[in-house]
Amino acid sequence: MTAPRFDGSAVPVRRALLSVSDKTGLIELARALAQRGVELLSTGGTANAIRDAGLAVQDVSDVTGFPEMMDGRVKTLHPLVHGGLLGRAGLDDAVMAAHGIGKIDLLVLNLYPFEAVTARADCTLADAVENIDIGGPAMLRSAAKNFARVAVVTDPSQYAALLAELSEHDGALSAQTRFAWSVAAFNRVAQYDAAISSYLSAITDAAQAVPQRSAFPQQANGSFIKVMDLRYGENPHQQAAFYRDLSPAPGSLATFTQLQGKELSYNNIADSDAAWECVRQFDAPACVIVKHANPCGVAVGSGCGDSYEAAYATDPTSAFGGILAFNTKLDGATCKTILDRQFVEVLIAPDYDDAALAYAKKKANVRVLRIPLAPPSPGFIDSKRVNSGMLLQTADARVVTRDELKVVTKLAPTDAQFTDLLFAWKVAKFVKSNAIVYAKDSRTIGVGAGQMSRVYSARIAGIKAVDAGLVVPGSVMASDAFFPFRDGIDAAAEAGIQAVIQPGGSMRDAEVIEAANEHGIAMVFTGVRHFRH
Ligand SMILES: NC(=O)c1ncn([C@@H]2O[C@H](COP(=O)(O)O)[C@@H](O)[C@H]2O)c1NC=O
Repeated sequence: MTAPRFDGSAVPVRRALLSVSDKTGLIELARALAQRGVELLSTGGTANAIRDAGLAVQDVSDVTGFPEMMDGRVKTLHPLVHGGLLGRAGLDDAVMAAHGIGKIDLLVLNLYPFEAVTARADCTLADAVENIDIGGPAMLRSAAKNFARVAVVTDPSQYAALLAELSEHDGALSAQTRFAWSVAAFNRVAQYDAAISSYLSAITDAAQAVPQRSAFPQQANGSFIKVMDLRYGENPHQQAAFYRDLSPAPGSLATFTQLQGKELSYNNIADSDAAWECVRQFDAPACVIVKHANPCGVAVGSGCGDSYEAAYATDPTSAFGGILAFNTKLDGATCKTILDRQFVEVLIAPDYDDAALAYAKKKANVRVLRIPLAPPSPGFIDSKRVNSGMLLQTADARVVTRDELKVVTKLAPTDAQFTDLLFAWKVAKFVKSNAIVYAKDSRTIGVGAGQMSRVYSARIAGIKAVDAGLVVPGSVMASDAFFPFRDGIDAAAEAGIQAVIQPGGSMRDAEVIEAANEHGIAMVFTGVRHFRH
């Protein structure tokens, strides 16, 4: 970042106001400032902590002549504080002198922990309200507005940089740093206000001590942090950037570390998310290969090597240039097999052994991401933009268990078929609708994705399996939604499918069940649909 176009010179720090809820690193900072000869000014609890450490500090209440009152609701809301932060160098010197306002050059402040307090399940409305910081944001705004003279830090993670910069500039802070921290302070205030607005506007019953809240507040506020600019969007004529949530969920794609490779593209990130979310739903070692947001091969095995082989064999043509995701550490032998065999856009795994990383270096362009595994977080809200609008929904976290399956045909699936049906069902959830998945021995045999008619998806799954040289007879089939007609079952029977899993619920279920019985196919209903658009 280049320096802003004002005077642009470094400003010496002679007087600092410290007012922090999170007292991490406070004493070390206060001591270092004091050693530089900076005069310290502070609010109640912060001043006590500094004084207890044997350092000299002046209370804000001594400066303002007002005690802190109303349980801290009013501490710093005073012209002698805000004037000290807002007064402009040169322009306001006379008025400051006339009113006895001393300049404050540095504000160190972090806010009442509203977000942490309201994240607790037992947080009462009263607790939430008392944790709405008023004086803190006001001071942050005053200091941040006056970045031409004043510096502001909002988080203990900035203290090291603050002290380093003071050392570097002989006790002063550069214009560039003051501007960057001013932006950070306004961003923090925006995040904080968004959190308050979202919390309060989600309340559906404020009469209860712990208020009832909807997942969908009257106003949806979100703060997203830019991770990177992208070379382009879905197509080269579109501009794009990738943002992450303020606090990304553990185990989510947004927590990735890129270990090597070319810059990630827009499509890489979208496809990586699909591959990673699909693979991390399996407990056993699994591999998912994604192309254009759809899995083109998925398998569960005894390790990453055999799961990759089986996933790849589903559709080697589509696997070319795919995104490969594993839910186990990737070993050197598997990494070598993959990279010697096929062009890969992105490799994703929770970890890599040294041999895998060493081998990947030979293909320097391949993007290698590490994402620490964590169980999917409950309550995740999925969003999708439409022109000038946004759709929100709770994430499709539904997992169907064997006990829930209802056998609707004369023939019941065998144990092995049940295992394959549940595997295919898990995969179908990540295939764009209309989704048809053929599977056998915990690996996909054919995937039909994104067709406007279900029977065509079924046909495509069969065609692909045959093209890949796989044997469909004896496989099972998953359909993400019910069959509106018997033709989907007829197509499956023609391909040799022996068991089917689908939600059920069609007007013509009886006709569809009759078709399965005619063909000697076992069929189970989940009662759950997994559309993915
Ligand atoms: N009301 C005020 O005038 C006021 N001024 C500063 N605060 C906050 O008080 C906290 C520090 O309090 P203490 O130093 O007493 O631990 C900081 O988080 C700061 O943002 C205030 N508290 C709440 O609004």
